[in-house]
Amino acid sequence: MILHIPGVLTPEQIRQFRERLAQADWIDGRASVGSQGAAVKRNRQLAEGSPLAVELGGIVARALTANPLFFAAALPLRILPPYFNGYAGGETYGDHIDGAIRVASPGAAPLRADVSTTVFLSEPDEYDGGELIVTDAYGTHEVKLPAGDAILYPSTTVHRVEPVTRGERLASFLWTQSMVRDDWQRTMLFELDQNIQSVRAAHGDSPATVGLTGHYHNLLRMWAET
Ligand SMILES: O=C(O)CCC(=O)C(=O)O
Ligand SMILES: [Fe+2]
Repeated sequence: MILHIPGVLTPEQIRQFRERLAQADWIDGRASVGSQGAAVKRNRQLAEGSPLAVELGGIVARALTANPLFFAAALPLRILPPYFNGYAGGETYGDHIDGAIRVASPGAAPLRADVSTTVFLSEPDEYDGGELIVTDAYGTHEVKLPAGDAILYPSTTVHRVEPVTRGERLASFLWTQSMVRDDWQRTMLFELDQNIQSVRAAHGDSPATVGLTGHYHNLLRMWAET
């Protein structure tokens, strides 16, 4: 499932992030990838574990965890510390797939990346190019969202960021280990959840609503790892 999540960060949070990121020290984005990614990655990132990345990353992770749409779609077990990246002057990240296993810090337990998320920190009219292109079973999707909005996509997909030819594209991106590792099962649970909410809004907690809610939880019981 590829899902647009509006308003993860408020305009005020975006303003503060932008002020802080304008003064940040950036490093070569190739610091956080393997050799296949490094061959196609040309961008800048905040260093992993730097005080600014930890501070702003905590705000992003808390905002996403509290977002009902993100929670229902990602079913997060653990969220890895968010990263921050910037692309300008033709910078790009070519076709790649995100590594399956990631370690948040030396010695920490390895986590599986099931769900990838980009939170846009620049407005679309501030830069040309920079579309996130995600290819899944249904085709190729081009994503460029307002600042504060997020896109969630399965970590199993091949994706890229087109060269930024004017202005600068700033974003936060992160990986989540889901309680449900399979994208199709997550998608089914998400659609069931959203439909139950519609039925509930229209008919209240009728016996049918209660029965469907039970069915959702029983599927989750069958598929979730905690
Ligand atoms: O900048 C983005 O939107 C995504 C970056 C990305 O795909 C990655 O760092 O693996
Ligand atoms: Fe990626």
